[in-house]
Amino acid sequence: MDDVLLIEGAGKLRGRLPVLQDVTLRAAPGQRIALLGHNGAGKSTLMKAVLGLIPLSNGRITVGGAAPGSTRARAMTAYLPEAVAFHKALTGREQLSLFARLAGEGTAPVAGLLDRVGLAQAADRRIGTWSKGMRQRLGLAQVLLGRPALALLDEPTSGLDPISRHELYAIIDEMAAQGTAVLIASHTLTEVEARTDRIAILRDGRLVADDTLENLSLRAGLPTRLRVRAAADPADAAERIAAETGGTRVNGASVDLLCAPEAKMAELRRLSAMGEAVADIEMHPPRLEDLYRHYSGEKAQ
Ligand SMILES: Nc1ncnc2c1ncn2[C@@H]1O[C@H](COP(=O)(O)OP(=O)(O)OP(=O)(O)O)[C@@H](O)[C@H]1O
Repeated sequence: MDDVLLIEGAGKLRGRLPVLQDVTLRAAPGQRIALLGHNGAGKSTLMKAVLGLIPLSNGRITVGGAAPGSTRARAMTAYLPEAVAFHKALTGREQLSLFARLAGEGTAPVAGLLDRVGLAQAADRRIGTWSKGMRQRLGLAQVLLGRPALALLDEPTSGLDPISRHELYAIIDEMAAQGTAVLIASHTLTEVEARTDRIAILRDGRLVADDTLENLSLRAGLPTRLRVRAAADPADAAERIAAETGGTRVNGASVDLLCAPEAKMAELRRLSAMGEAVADIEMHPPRLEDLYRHYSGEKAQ
């Protein structure tokens, strides 16, 4: 299928400082892509370039084949900024109705959208009285207006409680299922780990990773941690396991082992050959946080 978003060799200079360098990234309909990177890595700059708010110094971006900022591209793109600002004096319903009319949608979908983002009860109160999370939800309702082909979400869950975060990702999943390509800039790795199809990592303006979590994991070759719980009997079981495997004793009765992906099965066979001295084995594959550190070059805390 044709890509909704095509970024090719994008570069941006701020004065003499390159804040984006040779960034190439594609998004197909229905794909959810996490855009990760340290503060100042260039995530917002890239989003602004896709919106046509800032020009690139090099390279090219198209949205559905159209230039960023063009009427066609704007009609296809929705944006949720990190800090959403609305008219405080308007009610939620009035504000969303205004956006709907501006988008040429008419106000028919407004009530349904307010309900969808959990704002039906608050809809007729002034936005000035709303919490940050409620304003964030209204921002999401605005994104849903007009079923965009591309949605750019900048830190969409900042300020949301855990239940609201979960609901927000459920809405993102629905959007993607209906064919919207979604680019999510985030610092919350545990969330995007489970809820996106691809992970793109920017480091100092360069794209240092862009793949599925599985492929990034394979390529990084980071170790899986095996936590081996020793049986209570014999009393020296943990000691024997540690001696046999070269692992580290933890919590008295357990042993931690780090093994490379290619050594994992051999290690499991060796442990099972130790018979009843081994009571249980937990496997902890590398998480996005480990991969993020690997690719972004950041040190462990
Ligand atoms: N208006 C501006 N004028 C000059 N430099 C800017 C401007 N906006 C951003 N920059 C610089 O561009 C670089 C990238 O910033 P950007 O906001 O894109 O990073 P980010 O990855 O979104 O960071 P964060 O996670 O903190 O939001 C930074 O070095 C920043 O200082």
